[in-house]
Amino acid sequence: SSDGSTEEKTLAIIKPDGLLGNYTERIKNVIMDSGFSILRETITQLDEERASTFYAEHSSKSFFSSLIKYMTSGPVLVIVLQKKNAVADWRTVIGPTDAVKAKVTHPNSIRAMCGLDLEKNCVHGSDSLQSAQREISFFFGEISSGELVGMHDEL
Ligand SMILES: Nc1ncnc2c1ncn2[C@@H]1O[C@@H]2COP(=O)(O)O[C@H]2[C@H]1O
Repeated sequence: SSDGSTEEKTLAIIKPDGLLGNYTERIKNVIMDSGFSILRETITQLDEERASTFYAEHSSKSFFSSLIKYMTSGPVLVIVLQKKNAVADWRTVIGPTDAVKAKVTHPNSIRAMCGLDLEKNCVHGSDSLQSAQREISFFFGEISSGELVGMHDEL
């Protein structure tokens, strides 16, 4: 866990509905306005195997097959964010999992802006520092601690 005083990295994903709905620019504006640095980004199309590995912790849930179908329905934009307290702060910025509830309780959150429902919630955020490290290596391998390469892969 974090006391908010050290630099952290976290993984953001703009999910297929977010990318297709042209929310990328608006989401990046929120990222910048909230004080995050973008360390890496890449667009990728997940296949069933990679999506299932990424979401392995949900494999026994009733919504798993639907989640995998959703996350493989189109390309996703995967972003490594850095700032102090990045993991918790990014989850605050994106809002609650259920975008329908987010529109009521967190109207300024990203999921309120572009999410549709409990499943199609537009964006991902790592739920802990440990998850962030696993998820970042899943997409990018190891990133050296001092690295800040900017937006070279931008759409
Ligand atoms: N009860 C649910 N029904 C359908 N999809 C869900 C449910 N709970 C979580 N999800 C989806 O599973 C995803 C797990 O990662 P996220 O929290 O980023 O976003 C979640 C939703 O997209």
